[in-house]
Amino acid sequence: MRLNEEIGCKEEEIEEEEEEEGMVAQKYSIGVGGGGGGGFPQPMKVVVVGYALTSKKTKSFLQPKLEGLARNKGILFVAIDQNRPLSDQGPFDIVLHKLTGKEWRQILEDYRRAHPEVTVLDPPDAIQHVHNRQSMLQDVADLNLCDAYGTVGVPRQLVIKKDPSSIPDAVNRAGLMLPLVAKPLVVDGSAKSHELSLAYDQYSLQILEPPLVLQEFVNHGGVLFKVYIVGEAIKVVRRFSLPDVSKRELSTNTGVFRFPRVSCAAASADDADLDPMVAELPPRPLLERLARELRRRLGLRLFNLDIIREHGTQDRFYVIDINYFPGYGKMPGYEHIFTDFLLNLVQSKYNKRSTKPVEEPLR
Ligand SMILES: O=P(O)(O)O[C@@H]1[C@@H](OP(=O)(O)O)[C@H](OP(=O)(O)O)[C@H](O)[C@H](OP(=O)(O)O)[C@H]1OP(=O)(O)O
Ligand SMILES: Nc1ncnc2c1ncn2[C@@H]1O[C@H](COP(=O)(O)OP(=O)(O)O)[C@@H](O)[C@H]1O
Ligand SMILES: [Mg+2]
Ligand SMILES: [Mg+2]
Repeated sequence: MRLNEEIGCKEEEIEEEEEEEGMVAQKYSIGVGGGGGGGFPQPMKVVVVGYALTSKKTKSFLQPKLEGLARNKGILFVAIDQNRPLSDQGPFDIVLHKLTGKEWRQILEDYRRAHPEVTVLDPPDAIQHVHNRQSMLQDVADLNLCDAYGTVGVPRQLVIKKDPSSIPDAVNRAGLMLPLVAKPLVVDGSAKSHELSLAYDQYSLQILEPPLVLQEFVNHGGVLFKVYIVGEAIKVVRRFSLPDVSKRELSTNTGVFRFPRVSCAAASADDADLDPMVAELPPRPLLERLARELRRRLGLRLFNLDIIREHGTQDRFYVIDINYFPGYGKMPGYEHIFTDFLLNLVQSKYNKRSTKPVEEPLR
């Protein structure tokens, strides 16, 4: 007993010293190193994750607690230098990225083709699909999810490509109910692409600049659910959202109210004293099914969903937004979830490779 305690203590000391010298990665890495082993731990390969992120994203995502845990698990994050050819850097096991622009997409596509052994998270064309507020929700609409746990849909919406003077007519023809939320069609990471407007009448929408999505506003008790997805893992948090619009307000108000970056300013509602009907999280089995389907249909592994519950119902949900590689730094326990995810990725790729039948040479 005493001996164990002493050994335990020594090991901790050694670990601390090694961590300072940045050597721990060598020791704990996952089984991709090959060799017989015979039950003994072997020195194995470090998982190298190249990242190409904005400085804002690097700061919010690559926090010391993530880097430290990653190092202990044998994961090394390496910044990608955008001024040098990608193929000259690394070698990487995984490439994590969130940068915009056609040129960057092309670089990534070329790299994926030249390096099929590297997992690029996620494929550029799959990301493009959720950069448009019309196509991002199409898969949710197609899924038409309805089971014993509830229904998941999207609010009715209309796309206005040009001519703002056509809006009142288009809204009437589509039979959209007021109030309407107007959102820029394309999400490109800019502050402008998150500038939303709430319109109480369709005529005032003529002052807005297309291309736009006009979406029916759904009362949801002022709370939304952020559903973070990291591979197979799902984590849900509550956020404050836009308040309900009453019938009275709708009949007395006119015009357009602009909201610069609503969602960014929204505080966590996890510790708030909320009406239980509003606060209750969407049923886990429903979210699991939704996440599984969307992972497959969207071809993404890193994204989140903004989901609202129609106020007054228990089980009618709407997805209003999908974001690629969102602010995981705000997701509780993200460092454990993310590092496990990265290790699993490499391990399953390795397993696949090692179980692949050896091809017989042609005679
Ligand atoms: O910066 P954060 O932590 O607010 O993350 C933003 C996300 O916030 P969330 O995690 O959903 O609360 C945010 O989600 P919302 O669209 O605000 O719901 C976006 O994903 C945003 O990326 P982009 O500006 O659309 O490229 C994300 O911005 P980037 O960090 O990717 O620049
Ligand atoms: N259809 C809607 N009904 C009710 N509230 C909405 C609707 N669409 C957006 N909102 C509110 O506006 C916020 C921002 O909209 P969202 O589509 O998530 O855009 P962003 O990409 O800028 O986060 C949401 O977090 C929610 O508070
Ligand atoms: Mg949002
Ligand atoms: Mg968004």
